[in-house]
Amino acid sequence: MASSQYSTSKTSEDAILRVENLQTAFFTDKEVIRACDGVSFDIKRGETVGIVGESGSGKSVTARSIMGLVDSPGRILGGSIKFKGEELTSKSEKQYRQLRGGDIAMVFQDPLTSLNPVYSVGNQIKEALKLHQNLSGTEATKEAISLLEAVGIPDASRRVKEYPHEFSGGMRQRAVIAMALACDPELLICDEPTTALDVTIQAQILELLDELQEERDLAIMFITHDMGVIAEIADRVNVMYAGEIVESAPVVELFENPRHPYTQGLLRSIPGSNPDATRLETIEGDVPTPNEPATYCRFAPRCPKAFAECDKVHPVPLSVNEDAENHTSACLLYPEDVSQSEAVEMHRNAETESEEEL
Ligand SMILES: Nc1ncnc2c1ncn2[C@@H]1O[C@H](COP(=O)(O)OP(=O)(O)OP(=O)(O)O)[C@@H](O)[C@H]1O
Ligand code: NI
Repeated sequence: MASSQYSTSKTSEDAILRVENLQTAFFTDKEVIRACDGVSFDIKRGETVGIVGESGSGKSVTARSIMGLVDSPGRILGGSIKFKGEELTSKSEKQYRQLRGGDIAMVFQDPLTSLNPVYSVGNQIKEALKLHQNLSGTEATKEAISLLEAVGIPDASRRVKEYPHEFSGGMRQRAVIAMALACDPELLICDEPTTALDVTIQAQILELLDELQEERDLAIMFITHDMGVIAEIADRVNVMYAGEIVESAPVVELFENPRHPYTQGLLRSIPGSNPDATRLETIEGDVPTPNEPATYCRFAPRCPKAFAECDKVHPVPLSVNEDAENHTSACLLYPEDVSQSEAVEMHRNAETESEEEL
């Protein structure tokens, strides 16, 4: 069967980051946790790629794998991470340090993890400017002030001398973004940067990221469990479940026509998405911890559409139909334009082919 027209080996030339079949696992005393289990996606210059999924689905581990920040007992078992064509997984810690906070910068949920309480905000930005742009003295001070202004911190020339505890939560996160920009990165990885902030401040930070992206042609990877935030910020969305990307599509397409039953469930659980519902609809059950390579669909136990084969065949990301260039779903119901048994066969074959490659 010609399954190639549905296959998903993406070949976009302009990808700044390309993650292929990433496998990251934690070897604890009790069990092996396959936190990232065959994750593949691209990010292009100037593009915001959202990664969404429930707690424990592997979003942060994906980000930390890219940043070279997977600590023991974790390890990257396989796959490839290429940044501007260069393989990252084989880099030494020293090379990684150069990259982090240089070409790739990261913003975390809690700004205090990135800010040192004993140094003024300005000094921390200046340190980054010295390391990555070779600026010092009054030149660096001027640039630090202009970065604080760029991220919308009022009265920047005064605040540059203040300490992190003198900033509000929203202002702190802006300062962290200014610090990230001091490295003049090409890729910014944001892991739930607005989760701890109230809704108004959150909206302002999202807007700020949008502006900065436009000005600097930044590629952004944005992690959140909030579908509303994804709708605001992402150009393209990858939905993660139990260590795998189960659906990937441009944002409008994902919201208008979600195909994977998990994505459909996530969208139904947005407050206000279903005005007739008297209570918040959520998907029942929890994300399972992936301990073994999947030989079946990990979502099947919670899936309202599961059928017998879902327990026997591992679905891989395939185009949802022949015309869908940019929309994949790892679900045996797809491609939707072939018979169900053909679709199951395509997933079975794709899985065997990828095993042969290994
Ligand atoms: N240091 C670690 N040691 C052991 N297991 C870990 C470690 N870090 C992450 N994990 C496991 O890896 C899996 C994925 O975790 P991850 O933090 O990527 O989830 P997430 O999608 O970012 O969730 P959240 O929305 O809660 O941040 C989880 O089962 C988690 O328990
Ligand atoms: Ni996380």
